Amino acid sequence: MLQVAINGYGTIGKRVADAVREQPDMEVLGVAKTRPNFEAETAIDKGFPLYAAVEEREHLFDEAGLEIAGPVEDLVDEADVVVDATPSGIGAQNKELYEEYDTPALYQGGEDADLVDVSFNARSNFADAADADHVRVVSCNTTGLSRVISPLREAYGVEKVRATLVRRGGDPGQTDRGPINDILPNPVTIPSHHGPDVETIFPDLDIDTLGMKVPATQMHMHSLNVTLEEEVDADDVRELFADESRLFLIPERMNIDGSGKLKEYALDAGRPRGDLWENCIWEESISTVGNDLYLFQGIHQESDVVPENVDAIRAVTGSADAEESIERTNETLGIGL
Ligand SMILES: NC(=O)C1=CN([C@@H]2O[C@H](COP(=O)(O)OP(=O)(O)OC[C@H]3O[C@@H](n4cnc5c(N)ncnc54)[C@H](OP(=O)(O)O)[C@@H]3O)[C@@H](O)[C@H]2O)C=CC1
Ligand SMILES: O=C(OP(=O)(O)O)[C@H](O)COP(=O)(O)O
Repeated sequence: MLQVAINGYGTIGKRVADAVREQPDMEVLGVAKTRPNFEAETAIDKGFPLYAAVEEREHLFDEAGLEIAGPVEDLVDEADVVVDATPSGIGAQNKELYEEYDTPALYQGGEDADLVDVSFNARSNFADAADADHVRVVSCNTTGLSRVISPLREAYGVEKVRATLVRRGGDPGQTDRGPINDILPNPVTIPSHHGPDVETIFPDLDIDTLGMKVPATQMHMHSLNVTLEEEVDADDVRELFADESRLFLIPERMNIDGSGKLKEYALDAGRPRGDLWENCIWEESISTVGNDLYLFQGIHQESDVVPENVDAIRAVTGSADAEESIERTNETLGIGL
């Protein structure tokens, strides 16, 4: 049974903890936080041992009546793998800790690619993470782009990718985020970080990305144009994508016209927290003109990297190959709408 530590129990960390708990070959050894709040209380209610991420603040937990299992160092020492889900930049500061205890570590997309040995997407380069000590599960948007690019490259070859990313301003709980009433080119310079980030998965890919931020919290939206190496019928692309477990083709009959209804559908379907682990591609948007493929996809920023973290745990520990791991993760979480 793989003992998994989760350092950083926020939007991503708490979802990864729940997903790890569902796995037959993994156990949540504990989760670490810097301060008591509703998430700390929920962690304890769920039975996750809670560790203090910052020694000087341990007394805050005592004062709030929350039992602490020990310092984060103990957690890291005892774990087979640590999933670092702290805010961008903190993962880099924590690297030394993981090296000190010789515990393999997974980082999230907010960290720089050069922090790690391998940037990871389960569908694209699972095997590259075998035995790596430091692996980065790429960001939600990069995950979403990689999942689409992989099958297209294998089936037809890809000459060029152009993607425009309309990004949610903040997550639902991020009351300090904006914009409130605006549309921002973000970054205003081109490319956005997503293109170079996708190239950490596919080093030889030609890709340009443009980013914007809008006053929404539910999901990101990608407008994608892929120039393929051959002329392809849109129906063939639909069939290709239908075989991909982490691509959900939204059928026209469902009358889902945007991310609001998508989230509503996920809640109706009984998904935990209304999470959408799959890329949500509007089936009708899949169109081809000559060698050019076009589509729209919704990416649920809070959850699409969660199954990728679970797979990355198996990849670094060598406990399953890509196919086995993806299948087990999908089955235990209920992926495949
Ligand atoms: N949210 C998203 O849409 C996505 C985020 N990511 C990436 O995932 C990573 C985490 O992001 P996200 O979950 O959104 O961030 P959150 O801010 O929601 O969660 C991070 C948590 O880490 C805790 N924390 C802060 N400092 C430390 C520390 N030194 N040690 C341990 N815990 C600490 C904070 O809680 P507290 O201080 O209360 O302990 C905070 O709740 C980032 O790299 C981000 O870029 C990737 C894909 C999507
Ligand atoms: O990794 C994400 O987006 P990104 O791929 O646009 O950086 C997450 O949605 C986090 O974005 P944030 O940096 O706006 O919190």
